[in-house]
Amino acid sequence: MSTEAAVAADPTTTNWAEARSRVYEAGRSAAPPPVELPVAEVDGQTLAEPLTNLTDLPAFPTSSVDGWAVRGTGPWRLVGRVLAGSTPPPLPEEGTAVEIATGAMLPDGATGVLRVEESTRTADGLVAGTLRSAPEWRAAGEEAQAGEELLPAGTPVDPGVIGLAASCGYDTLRVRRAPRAALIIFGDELLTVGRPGAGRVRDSLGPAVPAWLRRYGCEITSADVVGPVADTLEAHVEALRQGLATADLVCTTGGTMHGPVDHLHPALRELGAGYVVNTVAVRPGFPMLLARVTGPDGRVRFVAGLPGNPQSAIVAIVSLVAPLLAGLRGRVMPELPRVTLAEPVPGRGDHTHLALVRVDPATNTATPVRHVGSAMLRGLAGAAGFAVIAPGTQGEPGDQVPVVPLPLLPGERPQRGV
Ligand SMILES: Nc1nc2c(c(=O)[nH]1)N[C@H]1C(S)=C(S)[C@@H](COP(=O)(O)OP(=O)(O)OC[C@H]3O[C@@H](n4cnc5c(N)ncnc54)[C@H](O)[C@@H]3O)O[C@H]1N2
Ligand code: MOO
Repeated sequence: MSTEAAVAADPTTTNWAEARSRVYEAGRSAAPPPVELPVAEVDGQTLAEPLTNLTDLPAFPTSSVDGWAVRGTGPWRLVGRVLAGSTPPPLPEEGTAVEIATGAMLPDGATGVLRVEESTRTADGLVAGTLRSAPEWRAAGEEAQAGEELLPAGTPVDPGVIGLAASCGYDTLRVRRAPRAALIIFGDELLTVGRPGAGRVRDSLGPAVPAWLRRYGCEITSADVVGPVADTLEAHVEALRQGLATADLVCTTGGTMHGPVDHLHPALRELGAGYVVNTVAVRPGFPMLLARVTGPDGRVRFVAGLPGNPQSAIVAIVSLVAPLLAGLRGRVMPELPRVTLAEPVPGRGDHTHLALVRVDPATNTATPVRHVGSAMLRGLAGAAGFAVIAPGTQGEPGDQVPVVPLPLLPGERPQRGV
């Protein structure tokens, strides 16, 4: 890796809101180029360009019922049948009709469609009945006109978007692909199996962080998770170098402080990394950082240093990693919904306090949860997100405050009333 900028010796702590927007901009300016993928393979990616309608939709006038396409007034003489999937000949003259299926193209000259169940046949085989006043066919371009922009660039692709793109006739879409992530666990004291005890704690971040990263749209497999890495500078540098070789984002856990075996900062210096943010005025999670490394190919990669205390690591994910990924994926900065506090939440002086809360969806009220020490995960496992208590303030019942939601899926964490 080439040296981009010297790692500052004296970290300058960044305000939490400023840190979010700075990492988002860093991600946006380093967003990898779009790729073109088959339309069935883009779920979860992001549109790199607007979804523009390729033809009128529907592309031709289409019967919306099974029945008879008729010309003029009845009764009508049958001259054929039109099934979906073909181009019919025109209806030749007044008083003629063709049998037509739902979805079939309306023949030129048709002035109406009569539902089969609202028709009768006369003794001499003519079709009779009364047309409804509302048309029983869909006009070409009724849903969208050719060239119309249906969705803007930056739209997250979900199954609804995939279906719409396919119906427009797209075979492939240009998307911003999911960033590739890697995770490096620092800390010799960590156990990766079995029960904690005798001075050793279980590594809770190795299993949990990749799952959170996937929720934010990263690609990360078990092979991308490395550690615990030995507490030496050489081992740290080597692990980071390997991660950066393939990943757009390498997350590390632990070692963000300056203790005797905290090697993250010296390792970043050795790799020629430049800080985007180095410590954030937020509690918990203060020592979090984001650094940028430019590879020999000119491509920018990021290192997110998540503090070792497990809840603090998740605070760093929601504070730095989530906005960075939104930028890298060409999406808008995630907006923070607002909730009403049901109980007081203390401030943390000149730091932003991210306070774990559960949220009652019926009333949109947030209640702080218990067991929220930075080394604990019990509170987090029952919370919907973090209420944001601004520096120099404290939360009072009734206050409206922003909340940083955890990326939970529908049905997860059913929120009990407060
Ligand atoms: N002198 C000071 N010491 C500390 C300060 C400070 O301001 N001055 N800040 C504290 C804060 S805040 C945090 S957060 C931690 C951050 O420390 P590190 O990022 O250097 O993390 P470690 O020291 O490696 O570990 C801290 C703690 O977390 C446990 N840990 C680490 N990794 C994992 C994991 N994967 N799974 C579960 N638990 C993990 C580790 O055993 C330690 O108990 O520094 C404070 N110190
Ligand atoms: O902020 Mo530390 O992250 O208090 O545990």
